[in-house]
Amino acid sequence: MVAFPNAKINLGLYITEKRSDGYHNLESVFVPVGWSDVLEILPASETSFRSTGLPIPGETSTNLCLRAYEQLRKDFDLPPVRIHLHKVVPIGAGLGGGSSDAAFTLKVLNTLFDLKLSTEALEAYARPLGSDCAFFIRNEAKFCVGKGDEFSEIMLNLAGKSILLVYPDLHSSTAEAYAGIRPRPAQAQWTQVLQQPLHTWQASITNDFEQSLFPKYPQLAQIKRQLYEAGAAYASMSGSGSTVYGIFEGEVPEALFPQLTTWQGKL
Ligand SMILES: C[C@@](CO)(OP(=O)(O)O)[C@H](O)COP(=O)(O)OP(=O)(O)OC[C@H]1O[C@@H](n2ccc(N)nc2=O)[C@H](O)[C@@H]1O
Ligand SMILES: Nc1ncnc2c1ncn2[C@@H]1O[C@H](COP(=O)(O)OP(=O)(O)O)[C@@H](O)[C@H]1O
Repeated sequence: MVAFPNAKINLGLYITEKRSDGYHNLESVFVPVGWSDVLEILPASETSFRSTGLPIPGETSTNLCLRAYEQLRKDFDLPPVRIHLHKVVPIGAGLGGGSSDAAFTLKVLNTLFDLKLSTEALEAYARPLGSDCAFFIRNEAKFCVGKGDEFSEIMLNLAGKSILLVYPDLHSSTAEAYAGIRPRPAQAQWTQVLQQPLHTWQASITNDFEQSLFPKYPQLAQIKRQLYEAGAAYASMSGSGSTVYGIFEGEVPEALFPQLTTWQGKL
C-alpha cells in the first residue's frame, strides 16, 4: 500500500509556557500542505526499512516509520513489513515531515491489517512519537494548543490561494529553538484575525521562533522580505524553521529563489 505523507505549516506560533515535563505549551494554527514524501508498506517475510531521496540523519532503527510500527506492535500481533520511504520533504525544516511519516505509517498499518483503530486511538498512538505527530492523523487545518497535540476547530478559508515554501538549506534544531524562547501569553485574537483579509494578518499574528532565529540567520528575514516584495499577502517562517513561506492571493510569481529548494501549490 502506498501513501503520501505531506508537510504542514504553522500560521502564527506562540510559545506560551514552559511545562513541568520540559516541553512547552503553544498556540498555533496548523495547516496541511501538499509537499509530500512517498511511503510504501508491504507485508514481507521479515521487517525492513529503506529510504531513498533525501538522506535521513540517524540510525535506521530510530526512523519514525519503524518507531510507529513498533508502537502498534506493542498491542497487535503484526506480521513483518517491508517499508520503503522516498524522502522529499526537507528534514528538520519546520514542516513536520518526520512526524507525518510516522502518522501515515500508523494509518497505513491500520488499513493494511484491518486493525479497526478509530481516529482518536490512532492519535493516542501518534502522540508519544512526536508533538506534531497526532495532527497528521486527521490532517486538517486546526487550532492547536498544549504540546501541539490538542486540537480544536477553526474557521479558515484559504481555499484557492497559492503558497510558496522556501527552504534555505539551513538546519535548525527544534529543541534548541525552544530553548532560545522566553514564553509569553499569546498575542493573537485568533477567531477575529483569521476572518480578516490575508494581507492584514502580518500585523496580527507572528511566529515567536522568528525573534530568536532571524537575528542569528539574517537570510531568513531576507527571504520573508523578498516574499512580501514579490506580492505575498502573508509571509512567515514555519514551526521552528528554517522554511519560510508566502501565501499569495493569485498565482505565485515565476522564478523566485532559483538557488534554493522550493515547493509551490494550492492551499
Ligand atoms: C515547533 C513545532 C511547531 O509545530 O514544529 P517543527 O518546527 O518541529 O515542525 C513543533 O512544536 C515541534 O514538534 P516536534 O518536532 O514533533 O517535537 P518533538 O519531537 O516532540 O520534540 C523535540 C524537542 O522540542 C522541544 N519541544 C517540542 C514540542 C513542544 N511543544 N515543546 C518543546 O519544548 C523539546 O525539547 C523536545 O525534546
Ligand atoms: N522519516 C523521517 N523523516 C524525517 N526525519 C526523521 C524521520 N525519522 C526520524 N527522523 C528524525 O527527525 C528529525 C527531523 O524531523 P522533521 O519532522 O523532519 O523536522 P521538523 O520537526 O523540524 O519538521 C531529524 O532529527 C531526523 O533524524
